[in-house]
Amino acid sequence: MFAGNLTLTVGDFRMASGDFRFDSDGVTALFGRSGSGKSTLLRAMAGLDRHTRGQLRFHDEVWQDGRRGLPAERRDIGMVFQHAALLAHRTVRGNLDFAATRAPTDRGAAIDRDQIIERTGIGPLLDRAVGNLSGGERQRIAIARALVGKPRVLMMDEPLAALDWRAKAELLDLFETVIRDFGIPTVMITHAPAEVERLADRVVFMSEGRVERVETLKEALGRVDSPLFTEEGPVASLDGHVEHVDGDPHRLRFVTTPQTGTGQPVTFHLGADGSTTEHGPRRLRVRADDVALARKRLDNISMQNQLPARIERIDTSAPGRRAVFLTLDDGQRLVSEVTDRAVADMGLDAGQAVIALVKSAALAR
Ligand SMILES: Nc1ncnc2c1ncn2[C@@H]1O[C@H](COP(=O)(O)OP(=O)(O)OP(=O)(O)O)[C@@H](O)[C@H]1O
Repeated sequence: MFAGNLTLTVGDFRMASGDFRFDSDGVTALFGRSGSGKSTLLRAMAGLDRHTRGQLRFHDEVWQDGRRGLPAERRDIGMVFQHAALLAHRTVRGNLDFAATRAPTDRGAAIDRDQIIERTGIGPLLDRAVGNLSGGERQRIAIARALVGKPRVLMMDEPLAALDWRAKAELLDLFETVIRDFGIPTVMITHAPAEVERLADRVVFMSEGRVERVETLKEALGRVDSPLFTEEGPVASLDGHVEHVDGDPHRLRFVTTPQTGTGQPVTFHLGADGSTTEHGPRRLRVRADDVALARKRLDNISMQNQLPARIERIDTSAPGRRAVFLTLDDGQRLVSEVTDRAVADMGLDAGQAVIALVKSAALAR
């Protein structure tokens, strides 16, 4: 649990968070426009700026009380920034060694170093000099280095922002598994809704230097005016796991994890063209644009996924457009965006049973 109320002035900018409180387990995304104060809040929480004032507690520990801040090194935070500042005169291994010497001996996550190297995929890089590594490789090392330091919390400031799309997709997959498997509470700044939807358990929305609201991901994806929807429109995120169909490496299916006591898993057929090829727990994001609706099952159409659903509610998402929030059998939510006209022509209404039609390729994005 993080709870506090912090202020920090840098240049002309004043961050005054107001009271905030959020669970620290899993992944917390700090989300907001450029200049809304996300980095300033993170620096204040990490104890990286001595001008920080106010209150901050991490569980029962006081990290900030007025002018007095617990020194950053006693907070046991693993920091990852947009550009990894690696020690240039050392190899990758040397960078990890250095981080290990600074790890607290009595606290923090006891993660096996070999396991960190294996999970971050940096084994082949260990003897390389850090000078000529790619951006993606550098970020893998930055994560590994942060973990070797036995952090109690990981704090990441736009760790994917500087990468090309392929490295971004790979690292997003890596974060998803590494953060979950090692179970380290993570606070991550991003302004990419897709990263929030794939990784976050909750979202701290920042605006004009203050914490505007804190929502679970489910709440943040459940309102049509969500700031997460400004770029691509409404999106749903579904928890489940990926399997190959009968061992066929080119055909995948995603089986959801029921979120309610009575729910039944829901199976999606995945296109084989996406980045998602590994088995295991996954979160998929499904854009409302990629979900069509029918009142009953259809034959002879190319869309592979026809999922029984119930209409939870229908909201206006944009002029002439409606977001239809759906509940699947597993209790999780999907959202479809359709025109006003479609709602009227099909007679759609809350409580109705419908079939959600989802393109297979759509699931891999
Ligand atoms: N050291 C500094 N000196 C002067 N102004 C600063 C300093 N650091 C940040 N600022 C200003 O404070 C404001 C908030 O910056 P901050 O980096 O916290 O925002 P952000 O939400 O993280 O933005 P972005 O997404 O662009 O990184 C910005 O207007 C920025 O220019």
